[in-house]
Amino acid sequence: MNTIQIRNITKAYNGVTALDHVSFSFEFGKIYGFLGRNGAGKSTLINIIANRIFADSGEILIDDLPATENMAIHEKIFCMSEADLYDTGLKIKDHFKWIHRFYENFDLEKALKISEQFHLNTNLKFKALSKGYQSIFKLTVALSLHVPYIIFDEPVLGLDANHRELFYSLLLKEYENEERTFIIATHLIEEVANIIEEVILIDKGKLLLQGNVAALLETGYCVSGMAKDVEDYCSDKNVIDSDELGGLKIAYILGEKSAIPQGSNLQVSAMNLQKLFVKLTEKGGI
Ligand SMILES: Nc1ncnc2c1ncn2[C@@H]1O[C@H](COP(=O)(O)OP(=O)(O)OP(=O)(O)O)[C@@H](O)[C@H]1O
Repeated sequence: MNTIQIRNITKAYNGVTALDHVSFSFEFGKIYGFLGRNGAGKSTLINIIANRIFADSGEILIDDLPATENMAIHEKIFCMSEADLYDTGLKIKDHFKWIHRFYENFDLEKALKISEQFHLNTNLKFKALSKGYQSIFKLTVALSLHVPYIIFDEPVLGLDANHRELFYSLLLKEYENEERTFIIATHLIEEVANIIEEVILIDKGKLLLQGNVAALLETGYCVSGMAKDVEDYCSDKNVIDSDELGGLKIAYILGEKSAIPQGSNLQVSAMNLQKLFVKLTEKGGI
């Protein structure tokens, strides 16, 4: 089976449980949002998948083979993480050359093209790059690798809005051109909502939810308009949250859409993924 299977993984640091019997799969050929609040356990799990740290118990299978101490398996997976694993004194163009030498699946031409698109100066040393450009360098490497599983841990850390947009569009282009699995661990839920197909949500070291984004969005909807009209409409609804500005209000409602009263100016729109997850992590379930 072409999957990353996470089986009953548990990990504690000095008695503090970071992952508690977590089991689920990342299937091949999908874009995943790997979501969870600060300290939920995302990076810990990514580091276990990438063989950087070991689980206390449980196992990871990549395409049915155990991931630990199996170098061949790790040619199938690349993990762009926050951890700075690069020689900071080396120029970016030399980093690319080294990576090209070690990973036969690294597309040097593509890396140089993506660098140009981001205006990344490849003559600079890693340490001379701003925080945003260090992220850009790392995501350029990830986007230029032809491996089946690519994991991004906070890929847009420090990137401005234009560069974040560019990253998302490049990722979608890569995905269209070549079937792969992209896993994006991020806090910017609304930004990735239109990109991801599947969601894995972990909370306090446990799997809280796994599901298809379209199906999740179908679990509710938003209604907006004049505050009084929205409140009247919502009187018998399961409202998980609302925002108000001036006399206008938007309510986030769980459940099937019911008809909007005739003649009202209420607007109906799709459920907001972020609101849904905030509620989920507050309550531990819908
Ligand atoms: N090296 C470490 N030593 C001790 N505790 C750690 C270590 N790394 C992580 N933890 C703890 O494990 C838990 C999970 O942390 P982790 O970094 O995996 O979460 P995360 O979901 O990636 O968080 P964030 O979104 O804030 O990056 C937290 O309680 C964290 O404090």
